[in-house]
Amino acid sequence: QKVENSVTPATPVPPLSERTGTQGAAAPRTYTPVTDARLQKPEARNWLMYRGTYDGHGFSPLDQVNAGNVRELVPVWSFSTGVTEGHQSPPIVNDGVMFVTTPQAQVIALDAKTGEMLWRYKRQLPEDLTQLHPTNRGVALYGDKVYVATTDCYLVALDAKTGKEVWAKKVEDYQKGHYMTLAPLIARGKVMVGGSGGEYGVRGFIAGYDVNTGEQAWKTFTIPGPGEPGHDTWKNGWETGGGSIWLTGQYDPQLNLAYWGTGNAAPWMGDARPGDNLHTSSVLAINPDDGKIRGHHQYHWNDSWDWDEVSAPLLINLDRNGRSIPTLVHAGRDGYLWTLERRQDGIRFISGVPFVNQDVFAKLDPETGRPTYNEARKPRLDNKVEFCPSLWGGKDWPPEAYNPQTKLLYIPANENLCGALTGHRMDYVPGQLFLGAGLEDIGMSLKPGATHIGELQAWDLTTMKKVWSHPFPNSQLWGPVLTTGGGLVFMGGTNDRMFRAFDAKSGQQLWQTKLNSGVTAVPSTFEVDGTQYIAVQSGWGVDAQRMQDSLVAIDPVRFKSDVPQGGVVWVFALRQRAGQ
Ligand SMILES: O=C(O)c1cc(C(=O)O)c2c(n1)C(=O)C(=O)c1cc(C(=O)O)[nH]c1-2
Repeated sequence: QKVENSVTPATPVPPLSERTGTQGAAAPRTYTPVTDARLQKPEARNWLMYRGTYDGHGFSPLDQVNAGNVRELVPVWSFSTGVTEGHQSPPIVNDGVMFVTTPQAQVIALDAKTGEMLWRYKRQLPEDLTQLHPTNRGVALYGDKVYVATTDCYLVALDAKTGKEVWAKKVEDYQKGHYMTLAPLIARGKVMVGGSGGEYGVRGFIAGYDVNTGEQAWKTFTIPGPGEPGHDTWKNGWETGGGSIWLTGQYDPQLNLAYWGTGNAAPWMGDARPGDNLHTSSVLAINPDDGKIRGHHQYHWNDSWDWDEVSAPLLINLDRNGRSIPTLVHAGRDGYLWTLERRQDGIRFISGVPFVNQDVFAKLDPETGRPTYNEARKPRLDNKVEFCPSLWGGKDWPPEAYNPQTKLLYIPANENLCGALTGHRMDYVPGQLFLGAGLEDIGMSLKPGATHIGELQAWDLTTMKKVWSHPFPNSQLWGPVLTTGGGLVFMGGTNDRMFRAFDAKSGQQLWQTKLNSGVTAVPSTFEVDGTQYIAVQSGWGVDAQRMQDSLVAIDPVRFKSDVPQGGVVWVFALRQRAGQ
């Protein structure tokens, strides 16, 4: 049979303005409203927020897929987002309806069981918008609305059933270098967001909005202004001092406190802005009712390494000397695993131990946890200084997970990658990069004899010992972690496009599958009609790709990889349930 080569006539591409807005059938269907009670009492069948639950564990008790049968996991459906760049949002699922976001803050609603698209919201972004991290980390749900924080710095509420915009509120001015990448956090009738832009010299903030009307209820700067406690830790530069917020906070309903991690100080060189520089590279306890700061802990003072500490700490109750202590646990970009006590009256230091090679902290004050620096490792103006770990840290933003059954914390770490910085004095120009160094002033090197870079680590938080680890000899690791009641740990993040499952107790790799692109998105799990699904987006890009480029420059043979971009939602189930 003769097959004619055929060419489909090109359809004219409509101008951008005609392509934005909400598309899709918006099939009328039931939608279960999200209430405070539902957010506070974890529902195993659903994944209602960024890390699943307010404590940030990244844990689901679902156990249909378990260490005994995970080899039977197969794809059930997949959905191409049609978008490139780094996809990072978890599939957030409410009673069979899934919401994902893509770079440029598109929101896509899908039938979680079949993969049918319900609607897609595309925001028309300004043409002069330049973004260093054009990604988005997901939605928040409340009532019958879906909330997304956009790269042009709006907080948008959509109708969960139709995807129609209900309101859009300007949070900040993108032309001054503000942008948003995080998934909002909702508690006590407030939808809370923070802003990115540390590299542009913004003054970081968290803002709370009325969940119904979108009116701003409060705005709290991470850097205290004149007269506020902590302002005297700045001699100059507080208005442009960074401390941005770009990852979702965690919430403790008992204490009514939300815990947010803050970014590094700007510009990069500490000696350009003498003082501790509160509250950069810190954790803040914020009351969602009024936005007031009720406690803080600064992990490291006067940052000079670009070590944001934006990952919000996990809320874990730990047994210490026969007593259960409410703690905050944070695997820092500074390469230390921090444990703090969360209390009504503030945050108290408990312990800090390195989880990767770290040559900057000479010691920690046993009472306060304040590090003393090895001065030879602290970058300063007009000098090239080398230090470990690199500016991407022992762990960048991909979240760690805690399994209350194994009592282990799983950290997606990068070991053995060191960095160098040469800083320069720089004038602040609104909307322009304010790094205090040029891209040519950033160095990367491997520790001599490095056997691996990426390492999935499991830590026993009672003994503060690493109990197992899975090294990746030829790849960095940018894999957010999911752990389950089935005794499993799921993670992607490597430069071979794999998505993997490990035995949560032993660390043995039990399953892997190669996807269309690399995985840097947060995995989630949920149940519909008696079947447990594991879901994750692929879509390589942003800093995972930049780190890849740096590694290839160091050793093109060892770190060779060709990971194409392109976002796809992947949903897996056990083979025997996949056809149902
Ligand atoms: O200073 C900031 O405001 C800011 C924002 C972001 C972001 O919003 O994604 C990143 C960083 N810094 C950053 O330092 C960093 O390493 C980083 C990696 C990524 C990414 O998406 O892979 N974003 C960001």
